[in-house]
Amino acid sequence: MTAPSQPQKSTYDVIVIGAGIQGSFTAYHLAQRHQDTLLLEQFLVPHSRGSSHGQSRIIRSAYPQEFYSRMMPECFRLWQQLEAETGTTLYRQTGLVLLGPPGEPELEACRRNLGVEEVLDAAALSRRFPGFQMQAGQVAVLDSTAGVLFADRALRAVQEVFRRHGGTLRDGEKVLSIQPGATVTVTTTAGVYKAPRLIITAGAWTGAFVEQLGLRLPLQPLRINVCYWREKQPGSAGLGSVSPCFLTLGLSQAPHGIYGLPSIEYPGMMKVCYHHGSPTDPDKRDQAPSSDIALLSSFISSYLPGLESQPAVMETCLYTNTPDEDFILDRHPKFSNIVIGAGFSGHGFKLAPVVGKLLCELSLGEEPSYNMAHFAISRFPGVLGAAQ
Ligand SMILES: Cc1cc2nc3c(=O)[nH]c(=O)nc-3n(C[C@H](O)[C@H](O)[C@H](O)COP(=O)(O)OP(=O)(O)OC[C@H]3O[C@@H](n4cnc5c(N)ncnc54)[C@H](O)[C@@H]3O)c2cc1C
Ligand SMILES: O=C(O)[C@@H]1CCCCN1
Repeated sequence: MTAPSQPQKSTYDVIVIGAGIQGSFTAYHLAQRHQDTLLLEQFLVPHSRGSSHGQSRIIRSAYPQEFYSRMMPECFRLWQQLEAETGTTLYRQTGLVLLGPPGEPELEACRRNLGVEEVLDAAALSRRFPGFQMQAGQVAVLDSTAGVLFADRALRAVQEVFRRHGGTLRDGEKVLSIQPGATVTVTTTAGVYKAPRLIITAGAWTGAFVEQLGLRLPLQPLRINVCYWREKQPGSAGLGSVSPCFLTLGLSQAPHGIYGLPSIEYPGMMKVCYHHGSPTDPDKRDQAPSSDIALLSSFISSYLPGLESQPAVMETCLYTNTPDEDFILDRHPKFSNIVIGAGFSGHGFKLAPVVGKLLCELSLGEEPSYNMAHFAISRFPGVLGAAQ
């Protein structure tokens, strides 16, 4: 049955472009603060074409950079609040093992920021994580606060609360152009909208998208192979659904780090991936060469010998990397009512509750709750090079 047609509303307090976890959390904070908010998404939701899909993401307090570690207590609190608001479980505490050579600078910095004294040797680690074989000359540090966020479920929950607070999510509606000004005009495949404030959280599409606003941001989309590895003998590898996550730091054979999560998506399979991928165009991702399976296979054979040495299932996901792998959270240098959140460099999911809060504060012209120097566009020279 077709509902009687109503004239489509076209004016809002704020428009947010991109309904991944960052745009959705930004819209959530705006709606909770009584801003009439329109969240626009090019694909029908839910979808698996950006960076926020799939069932699992690591959440951890351990960061080498203190400015991320400082945000984590508030992130944990806000994730818990979202669980309470929606009556869903979004987090499973498993702990995270950080692994590397003794004295490795990032490992040491994580240990300092965690306030953990103890490093685990091979014997201590195998009691905690029986399926994992640390190699000679390595140590491990345990972040016991860490665990897994149920990603798809989390995205749905944020969008549900956004709508409950009166927010509008229009999906299947791609933004084609932006006309800056005191009132910003946004033209999509289905309509024209106006608002005094705009926030762009377009994931891997952001770099190309903001060129129309005279900005050339150093954002590199990467195609990531998400690999699932099957146990050789069911139940034998000590890799149940509550075994810890892990992340390597400073291993010469895997300079960007290898990470793993317990069996969640596929029973009897562990997710183990390389924290890097092939440069790609998000609309042509399957043309990018598939890399790093050999590197992962060799790692699995040594460190996780209970797993088969070829992935049983492979999916894809996108990173959007900045040169320093820190986020971009800032106002457009020329149009201060346009805010950009991008470059989450493969580690933004856990931080989305605070990222959303910061983008909301920037957009409303408030003093941000955290020091924003690390996220400023001005750290990259020459970004105002394009048109305009
Ligand atoms: C394999 C993998 C593993 C990861 N592991 C972790 C982890 O363990 N822990 C962690 O914290 N983080 C992790 N991350 C990173 C995290 O998932 C991302 O940082 C986060 O999902 C980025 O969200 P986003 O909203 O910026 O991007 P997206 O989810 O891609 O959202 C952007 C949205 O904008 C939409 N869009 C783009 N252009 C337009 C347009 N013109 N009009 C309308 N809509 C548009 C897109 O369709 C998309 O839905 C991982 C990422 C990947 C890929
Ligand atoms: O953000 C994280 O915690 C993980 C670390 C490993 C790579 C993927 N992202």
